Amino acid sequence: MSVRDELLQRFLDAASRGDEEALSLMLSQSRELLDQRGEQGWSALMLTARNGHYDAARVLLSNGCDTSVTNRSGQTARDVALFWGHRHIARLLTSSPGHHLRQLLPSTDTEEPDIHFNREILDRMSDRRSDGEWLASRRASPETVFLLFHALSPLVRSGAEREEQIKLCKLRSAAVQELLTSSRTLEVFLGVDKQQQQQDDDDDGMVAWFALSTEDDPTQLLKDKDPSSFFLQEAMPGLLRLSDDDAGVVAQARSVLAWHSRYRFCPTCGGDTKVEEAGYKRTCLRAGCRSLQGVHNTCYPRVDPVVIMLVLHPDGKQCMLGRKKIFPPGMFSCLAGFVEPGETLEAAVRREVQEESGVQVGPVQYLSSQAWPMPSCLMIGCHCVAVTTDIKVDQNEIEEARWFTRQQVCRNAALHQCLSNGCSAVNGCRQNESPNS
Ligand SMILES: NC(=O)C1=CN([C@@H]2O[C@H](COP(=O)(O)OP(=O)(O)OC[C@H]3O[C@@H](n4cnc5c(N)ncnc54)[C@H](OP(=O)(O)O)[C@@H]3O)[C@@H](O)[C@H]2O)C=CC1
Ligand SMILES: [Mg+2]
Ligand SMILES: [Mg+2]
Ligand SMILES: [Mg+2]
Ligand SMILES: [Zn+2]
Repeated sequence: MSVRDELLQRFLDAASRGDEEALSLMLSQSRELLDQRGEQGWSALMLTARNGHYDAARVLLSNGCDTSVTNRSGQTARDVALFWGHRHIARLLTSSPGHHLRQLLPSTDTEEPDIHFNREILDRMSDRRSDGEWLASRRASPETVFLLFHALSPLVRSGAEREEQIKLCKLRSAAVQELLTSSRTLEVFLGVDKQQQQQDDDDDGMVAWFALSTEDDPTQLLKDKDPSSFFLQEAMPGLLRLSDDDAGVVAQARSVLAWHSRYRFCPTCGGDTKVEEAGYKRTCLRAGCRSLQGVHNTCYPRVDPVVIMLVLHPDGKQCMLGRKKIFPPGMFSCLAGFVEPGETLEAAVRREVQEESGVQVGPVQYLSSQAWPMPSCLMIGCHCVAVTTDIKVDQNEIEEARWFTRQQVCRNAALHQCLSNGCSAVNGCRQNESPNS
């Protein structure tokens, strides 16, 4: 018997007697033993299934062994387990492909991350959206904050602390009187300052925030207002230069305004619409329109769910990142894609990874989400584990995708940090800091 055959025989014997320790040790030295079959055509998994060794079967599964391998009679390990009455092992092997890889997923016991666009400094107070009298009193209050937008770009000025940082211009009632009465202005009530609300729960003392979107000539507007202010040109990476507090408010305002700019007419009949609920509803003006009866989501601001996923290699030591053609040179990110109608988040993750990289995904786990107001996406962050590892990219969507080790990812993150500290090119810097990088 060759040394190789002898090794395999020892491995299969260990599986037959359910010796987990020996199986783990031998696999750490020679991984290719995992799915090999002996002279009788039986794999180690089949032998654990035959003899009812549940824990030993788990050891093999956690090492990524293939549950679809069959013996000479065409039986899988699951068939063997069922035949010999080991239903608990059959159940273990019934799980979806790669189910055993679940243990590679990180613990979900983590805090909600305080990431860009996610901070909520306002209480949206949706119950006040149809209270005309209260809204009028807030509009007139000298404390009220108005944010001005033109073509979805907020009015900002350079931040005092860091050159690349910008701040939202917070205008007061006196400065926006003309805009408030203009037919070329769209108003959205954003909410009231939460911090201030805690100190003073008197309704009249609440500091309300509104977004005003104007179609007026921006050059003329800027002349009249603070001359150091400007409308932010490019949403990306421009919006990443806002502080976390400002970014959260802009995520809300920009998404709602983007919906108004794209849904001016009734999506059901094409008729004119009127704005209601302080900017949170557009109602069709055509009598008898179907959108006026029952639940019609088209009347309310839309959100597009997008899954964004870190694909873990089944070896637990690498992850997949890809780059789109439009990314700046050297930038790689998690794969992402729109959730399609009638699809779960898990299915969307599996489909998008398969479409973009050709890799098949087993277990999927939700991590956290992020508002992404370009124009109105909800990024749904997931971890998932691949059950195949060969990458074949779809060149239409992705330029390149690769497996990266933990060290490579950490080294690049450190490099980005270093670039952003010493770099005066704001765009490059912020791209390096972006959540995509
Ligand atoms: N790493 C990433 O990729 C990140 C992505 N995002 C955001 O996530 C969003 C989705 O990611 P992306 O990779 O582009 O998505 P997909 O992988 O789903 O590919 C998007 C393309 O598919 C088509 N498409 C299919 N369904 C839709 C739909 N419902 N809405 C819009 N386009 C659709 C469009 O093609 P066509 O243009 O030919 O019509 C679009 O360009 C993007 O808007 C992006 O801003 C945010 C952060 C990181
Ligand atoms: Mg895609
Ligand atoms: Mg994509
Ligand atoms: Mg897609
Ligand atoms: Zn209609």
